[in-house]
Amino acid sequence: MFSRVLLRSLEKIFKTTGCTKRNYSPKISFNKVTDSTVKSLRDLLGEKKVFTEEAVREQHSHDESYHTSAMPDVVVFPDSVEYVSKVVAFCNTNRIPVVPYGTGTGLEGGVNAVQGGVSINMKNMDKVVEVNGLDFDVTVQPGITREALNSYCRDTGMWFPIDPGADCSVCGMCATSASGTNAVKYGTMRENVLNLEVVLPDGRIIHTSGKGRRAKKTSAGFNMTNLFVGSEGTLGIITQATVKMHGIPEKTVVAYCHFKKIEDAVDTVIQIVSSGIPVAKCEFLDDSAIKAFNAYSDYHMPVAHSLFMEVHGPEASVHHLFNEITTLCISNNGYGFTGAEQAEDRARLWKARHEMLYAVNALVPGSKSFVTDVCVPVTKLTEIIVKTKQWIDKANIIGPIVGHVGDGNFHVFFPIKPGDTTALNTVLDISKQMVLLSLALNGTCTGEHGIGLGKRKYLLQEVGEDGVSAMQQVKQALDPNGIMNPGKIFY
Ligand SMILES: Cc1cc2c(cc1C)N(C[C@H](O)[C@H](O)[C@H](O)COP(=O)(O)OP(=O)(O)OC[C@H]1O[C@@H](n3cnc4c(N)ncnc43)[C@H](O)[C@@H]1O)c1[nH]c(=O)[nH]c(=O)c1N2
Ligand SMILES: CC(C)CC(=O)C(=O)O
Ligand SMILES: [Mn+2]
Repeated sequence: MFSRVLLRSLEKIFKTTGCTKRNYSPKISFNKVTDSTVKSLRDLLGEKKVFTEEAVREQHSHDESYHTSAMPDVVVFPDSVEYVSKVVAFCNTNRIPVVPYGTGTGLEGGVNAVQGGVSINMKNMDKVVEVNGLDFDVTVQPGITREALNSYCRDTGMWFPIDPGADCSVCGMCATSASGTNAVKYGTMRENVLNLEVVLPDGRIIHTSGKGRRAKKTSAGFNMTNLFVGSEGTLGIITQATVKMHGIPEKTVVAYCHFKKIEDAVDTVIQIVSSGIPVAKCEFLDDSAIKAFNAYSDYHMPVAHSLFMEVHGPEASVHHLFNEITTLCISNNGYGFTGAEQAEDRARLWKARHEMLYAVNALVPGSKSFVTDVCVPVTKLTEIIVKTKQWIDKANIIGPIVGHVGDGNFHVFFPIKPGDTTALNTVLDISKQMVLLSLALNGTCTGEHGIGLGKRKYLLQEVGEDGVSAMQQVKQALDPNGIMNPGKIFY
């Protein structure tokens, strides 16, 4: 039920934005990008930073997801926050959509320019601004990739552990609240960002924790940093991030193990996590995923449900943790327990894991995978994974299951050939059932890929009408003209 006050404020928003209670989307009409717009952008940025060529616009029309491409009218490559600010302020005055672009590896259509407009590619802003080794933090420009950051910092003994498989931009990761295989120990972007520089839709430049601040904790006002983490380019452009770094572990060991029954594999994870064993990575691959993994990366593992795990720490504690994990796997009927300490063996295994998208696509030549991304409290994992496997089997469709199960997060990869609407409809139906079950188990419709285009229909169910309307009020307050990445998160 709406409170009277909230209802009044909602009515006010609906009136000023043209939304209805059921459709929160402001009915905004944008201005077209004309030759004169392009000339103004060239006057602001210089000739060589503004592109209207079809090939460039096409490259910025999509990410790695299944969503339909949508080209921006123009793509710009600023090299300073001042330029970003000028472009955004210009677009705001002229009611032109702005779509931030990191490296385009997102999985929910975040960079697709569904209303056209200006795509702002951050790749020319890719410097490390400041390294504070003793404090374990760094400040970077938006376009630096996570691998480039880690190469830069290797000699300092620090690393940035958040590792979505792709080599994406650090501020793209902020924008989607990315995570990946190390989140079970190190957290997601939400726990690892200390400060952000953001260009607001009217061109103002703010620092979410205050300029230059990098304290590990603060109680100073609203958590503006985490308002922008996960905002998917809808509230402003992140032009700098100060992130936490971590010490490179003294010792790292990986282990994998196989199971005949899914329940045994997932129950093992629940026991590992609930007994407080600090695993750094805890990944599940079902039998179908292992088949793709073996074929693509030249492994010869038994085609069985498997856990890939990694532990970090001082030598003695790593061996102790390794023994505890072995015992739990074996007590749950795990077999073929194998450990590896050599850096190249570990790197090969995780590279192959990160390439699962391409491994699954290779199972069906010419296909592109539709991927799902739900996350539940870890104790609910067995129920949802077992059910998901049943739905996939019943539909008689290829759908390898892979997950960051230590966090309760997992994906299904459905390779679909272009134009196969029957398969797409089946997959959409399974994806919907997964989301509904995840929500029923107190989980979320997206653990790490974001709402983008594909999950908009589920946001209302996840956070409720009041929750969405509060988000919409924040959006309205910061971006009253709705120029920032229109059509994303909200309808
Ligand atoms: C093979 C593979 C494997 C994975 C993944 C992808 C691929 C291809 N991902 C997804 C992806 O890597 C992740 O979403 C990244 O955070 C996207 O970063 P990009 O720089 O590519 O952002 P991209 O350019 O795709 O943009 C993503 C969104 O952020 C916005 N944005 C980008 N830069 C911005 C900025 N500076 N300011 C404001 N908004 C900005 C965009 O507008 C868009 O809405 C993933 N993810 C994950 O969490 N866990 C995983 O395990 C994986 N695994
Ligand atoms: C679902 C995938 C395409 C990407 C991902 O998140 C993963 O491999 O963990
Ligand atoms: Mn993932």
